Amino acid sequence: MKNIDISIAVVKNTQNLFLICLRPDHVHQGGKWEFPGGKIKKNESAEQAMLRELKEEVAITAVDYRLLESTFFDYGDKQLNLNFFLVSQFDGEALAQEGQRMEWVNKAELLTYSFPDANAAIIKKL
Ligand SMILES: Nc1nc2c([nH]c(=O)n2[C@@H]2O[C@H](COP(=O)(O)OP(=O)(O)OP(=O)(O)O)[C@@H](O)[C@H]2O)c(=O)[nH]1
Ligand SMILES: [Mg+2]
Repeated sequence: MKNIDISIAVVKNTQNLFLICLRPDHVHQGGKWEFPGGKIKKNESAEQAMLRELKEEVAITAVDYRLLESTFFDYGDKQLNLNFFLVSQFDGEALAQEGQRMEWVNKAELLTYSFPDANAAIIKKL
């Protein structure tokens, strides 16, 4: 099976809070918390996908950001290439666009939420 390319935005606001959303039950890794993101489309760069997904899912525009890590993860049912970006400045107010639960949490709180296994390494480094 071909690996799926993913871009993910770890958004941190000026109060050092991170933006997380709850994945619906019926999707891959459903019921877990996530950073906004999704699949990279054909003819799109990892950066372009991150910018698009942020707008689509939480209605913000990343202004200042950098690639934190690109990593491979095998879930057994899916093999992913994940590109994690840290967004340190953005325009707009975050609003859940897909009816998903959304929260701003600090680093200590972040560690108490359940995330997909592919996120463990990156969360430790934040
Ligand atoms: N968005 C997001 N996806 C993650 C994270 N960690 C992680 O393993 N994933 C996995 O990466 C993939 C991202 O897919 P997604 O479901 O967000 O994709 P998408 O927004 O394009 O959704 P769609 O397929 O409904 O259009 C899923 O397989 C998901 O389980 C994360 O922190 N955020
Ligand atoms: Mg998504």
